[in-house]
Amino acid sequence: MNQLKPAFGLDSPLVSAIAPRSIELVMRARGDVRLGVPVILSHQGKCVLMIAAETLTLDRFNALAADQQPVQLLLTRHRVAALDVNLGPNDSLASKVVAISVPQGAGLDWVMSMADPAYPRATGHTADCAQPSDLMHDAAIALAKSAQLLPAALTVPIADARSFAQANALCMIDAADVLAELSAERLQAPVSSAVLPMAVHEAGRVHVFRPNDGGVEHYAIEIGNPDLSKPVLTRLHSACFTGDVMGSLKCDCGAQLQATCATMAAERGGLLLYLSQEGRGIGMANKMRAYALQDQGLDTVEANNHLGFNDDERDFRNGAAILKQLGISTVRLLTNNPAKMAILKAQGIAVTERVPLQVGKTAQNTRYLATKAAKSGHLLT
Ligand SMILES: Nc1nc2c(ncn2[C@@H]2O[C@H](COP(=O)(O)OP(=O)(O)OP(=O)(O)O)[C@@H](O)[C@H]2O)c(=O)[nH]1
Ligand SMILES: [Zn+2]
Repeated sequence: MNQLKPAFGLDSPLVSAIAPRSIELVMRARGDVRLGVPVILSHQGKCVLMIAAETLTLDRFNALAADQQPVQLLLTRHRVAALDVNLGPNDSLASKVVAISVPQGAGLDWVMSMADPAYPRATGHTADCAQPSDLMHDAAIALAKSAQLLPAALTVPIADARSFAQANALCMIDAADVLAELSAERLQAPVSSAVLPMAVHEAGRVHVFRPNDGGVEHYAIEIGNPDLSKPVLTRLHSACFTGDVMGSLKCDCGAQLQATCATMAAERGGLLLYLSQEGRGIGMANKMRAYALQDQGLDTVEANNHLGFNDDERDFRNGAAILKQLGISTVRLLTNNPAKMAILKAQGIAVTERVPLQVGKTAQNTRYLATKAAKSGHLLT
């Protein structure tokens, strides 16, 4: 007769293996932030409830504002500079994240006008810097960015945080863990691989890599038959839906992608890493926000900053990790961007040569290419 085994209990030795690890907890919190579900951040005994600004609903905003606790709006220094507001004596110019007291009587429209340049500026309220920024503020903004939302969030202090989290099924997470995990190098697990004959070359193979943050997969595409015993002609190409797929004339990405494939085919082989870092890492929605600002006269760097982002939010360590997974340690890199070479080298990949990729100039991207050269260090030859 079959003996029924007891169900898992808290004393089971398997529990520690089953419980989510630090990275998994952070990514679960990121999922909630993206959905607009509040998350509780803790640090050294203090706790705040945080919601990304762009996900705020009126009922959640009203609930926060009705509470007697001070509500703070977190913005990046870049966004504050774009708003051109004086935040008073508490503003420590050194902090990258700024905590602003939400003025009494200010509504959701005020919050959104501070967070998102697409909203008309709400007048009638003076914004003051609340206090020097702390780790929880940095973690809140890092989560919002990682969720590919605008880097702006509301926080409110919370007491009995653990009971509150349990009663409301909220994620509660240490701010230091958030910052450590979001800045750590991601593992890239090889998932699947298959032959892909292409127009440029009949010999080809796609390898799919999955980052250990539950994020979007990256692709490594062998074009032709690259000889791995020699420096491999390689490109780290960041996804550009508008350029790569739609043939946008606003950037050079589509032409660079095609030229890459053609050059690799002509040289009998190369490796194209197609990295899921749309919009220099800010995501498609934010890239279109940046394009809308460019329509108003800002350049590509100013537009990113105006939204609160850095010029470039990409992490090229993922490219180096994939190369290592494929056993590639020496490359000839197709790029005009010296930052890509520097990061590969820092990650232990030897770059024997930079192969320039000067293609795709159009009447519409003259300013974009000039800005990349002037402000982002891109080479013109
Ligand atoms: N935020 C933002 N992203 C843009 C804009 N135009 C293009 N992009 C993104 O910029 C990235 C360009 O990627 P790459 O061509 O690989 O990189 P690069 O830094 O130009 O370097 P090389 O092409 O190697 O010289 C892609 O992720 C595009 O989606 C823009 O105006 N704003
Ligand atoms: Zn592009």
